[in-house]
Amino acid sequence: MNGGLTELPGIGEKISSKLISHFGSEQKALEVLIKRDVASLAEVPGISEKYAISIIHEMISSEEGVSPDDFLKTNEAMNVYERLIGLIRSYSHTTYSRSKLSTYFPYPSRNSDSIRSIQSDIKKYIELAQKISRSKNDELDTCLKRVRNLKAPSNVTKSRDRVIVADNKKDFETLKNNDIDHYLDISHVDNFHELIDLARGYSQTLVLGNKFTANDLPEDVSIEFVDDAKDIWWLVPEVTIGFFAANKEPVESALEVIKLIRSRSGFELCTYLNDQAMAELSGELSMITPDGELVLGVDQELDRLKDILKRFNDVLKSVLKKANNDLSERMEKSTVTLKGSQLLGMFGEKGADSGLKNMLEKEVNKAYAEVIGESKETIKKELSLRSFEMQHVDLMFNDEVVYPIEINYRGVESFKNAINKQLVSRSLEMKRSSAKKLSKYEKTCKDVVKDMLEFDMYYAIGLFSVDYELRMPKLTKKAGINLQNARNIFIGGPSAKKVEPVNYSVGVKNPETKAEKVVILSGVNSGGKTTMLDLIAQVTILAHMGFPVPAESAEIGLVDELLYFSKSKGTLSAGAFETTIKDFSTVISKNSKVVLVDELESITEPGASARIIAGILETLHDNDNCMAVFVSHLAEQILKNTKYPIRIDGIEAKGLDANLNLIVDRTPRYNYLAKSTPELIVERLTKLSDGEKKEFYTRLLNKFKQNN
Ligand SMILES: Nc1ncnc2c1ncn2[C@@H]1O[C@H](COP(=O)(O)OP(=O)(O)OP(=O)(O)O)[C@@H](O)[C@H]1O
Repeated sequence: MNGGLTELPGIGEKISSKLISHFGSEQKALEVLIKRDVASLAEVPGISEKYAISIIHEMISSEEGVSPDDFLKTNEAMNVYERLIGLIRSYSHTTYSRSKLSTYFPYPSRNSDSIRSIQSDIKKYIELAQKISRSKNDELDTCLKRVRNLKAPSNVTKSRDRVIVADNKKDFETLKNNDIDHYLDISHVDNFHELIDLARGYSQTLVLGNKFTANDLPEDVSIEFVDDAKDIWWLVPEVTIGFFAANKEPVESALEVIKLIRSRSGFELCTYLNDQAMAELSGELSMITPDGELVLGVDQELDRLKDILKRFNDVLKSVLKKANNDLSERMEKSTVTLKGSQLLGMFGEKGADSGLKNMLEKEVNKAYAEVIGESKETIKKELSLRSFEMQHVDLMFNDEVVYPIEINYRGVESFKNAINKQLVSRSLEMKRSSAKKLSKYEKTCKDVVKDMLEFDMYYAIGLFSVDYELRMPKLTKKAGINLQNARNIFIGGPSAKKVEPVNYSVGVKNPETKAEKVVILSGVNSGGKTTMLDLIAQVTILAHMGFPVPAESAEIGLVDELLYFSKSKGTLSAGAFETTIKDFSTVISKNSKVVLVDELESITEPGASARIIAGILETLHDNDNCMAVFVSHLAEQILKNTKYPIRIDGIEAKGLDANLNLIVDRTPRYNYLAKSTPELIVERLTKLSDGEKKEFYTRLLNKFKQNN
């Protein structure tokens, strides 16, 4: 696919601009389409899942020249396909898989290569699903459910502590184009004073370029110069970490799935990621929080600095309270003993006040200094401060005695700033180290998630296949089927032991038949004729999708079309009858086909129906590569209207049980016209009655026998 979006089928200007604005670029939108990622497409506002599926179908149609209705020629055929896909989709754990499964549909025989290639893709997943033991609420299911397409971080918290300044326009533009301003302030400065003014507003300033490196820096700013090109993880590690933080859950879950699958089955999954790399990536991911911060415990120094800022106000408050109490307690307890000379000194030349005041001041100062000293020690201990950090603590307390003790808030501010500066620089250092390790896994993570989503799709097919005991059919070139121990998927649910397995063969030679390809299936009411048609439709559709089928063994001839006509409800009006006959005209095409028709007779009166059915059967018989099963109660009348060797098979009731329920053998008997239910009921009434009644029932029963 070389062209742009609008060159794709079904994508006009309007949809194209919607896709570009949603995915961020035309290239990204194209990637979604190439991946056939219906789920992502359906997230675009205004595009429903159904519409997304049809867009992908159109793409497949232009690439491979096929679309679902090439094969599924009637509503009923489409209906069976949709029910099957619905069932398979229910085994998905992810929206991606659920939606993408709808891009699989049956291919006509000319695409037999695609069918066979899908078969071989699927086989190993069926084996895997068979091998893997799963319990209810399995960890594997839980993890798979958490894998989803990776997203750009949405609610990034912009750091107000750091700024990146470019000393030239080019670098500034590069920063802007990389959306660095989502994470940090960015700026462009022309002169040194401007830079210093700006730097004073931040804990850390990074300057791109060497225009100002020769200038002397004032002490109150922290500036780092970078004069050569640096990777994004170094400049703004938040960008790299942000991506992993936003996608922590899907990536960690994908890794967990790989681990579980590898340990339970040895299945080769994401072979480009070995156990060691996986452990390193898991380890690095476990060190970041979903908001892009480093978790506690990664670095003791970082934790210490964070803890100081978190607990400082409370510690200071309690220290101050204690200091005031201590000071007042000490003063309460203190007694001043004056010597006589001191007492007399009060009356000396220097005056009374100064001597006593000096002495008292000395006493109070001593107590104050002790209390403040203890307070500082407590702060140091409580917050694990380093000695050099104590210079700021010293500034928080006045040297002059004031009671109650007062805090110097400028000292507090300078303490907090100093700690914050250390925190910013330490955190940057640690984030760079984490971002460096993570950045080398960015592509791997994208691949792992993409592959796990794809895995979920194949795995869903595998699980479906195991639950319904499906097997890969043998594909042949001529229309026809041969089913052994086949079970209709729509009755009884997964592994339904209630469903009686059936054998049936049309168009394929076996000891009992001559490979007749056009047959009438007769049988008792509720014998299972419709169920048989549904089963043939299921098997035909699944086989043409390259999927396994519900039969212990199956041989299926690839054809171009499936035409399935379900039973019409009652006699049709003249108009509806005309439409139905027109619908049937599709059988005349020379394409190879499977045609399934359920009780067409109810569209009009029996005589006319038998003639019409006979005509249709003859047309189908004339097509060399066509197989047809017509369910009908009018087998005899139909045969009277044609000379063609149409085979009649029958689903036979072996009898009635005590409650008048049919005992049915669900496998059709070849070349056998099955008795109808009314006959069986009359037979039973005959057996159970006597006298005049028995005579009456016998007369009715004989009427059936005469017709035979
Ligand atoms: N192989 C089977 N195993 C178990 N149940 C079956 C099987 N085949 C059919 N049934 C059940 O028998 C019932 C009747 O089946 P179905 O409708 O296919 O009969 P029918 O011959 O088409 O009847 P009618 O002539 O009235 O249309 C359904 O409930 C179906 O689920």
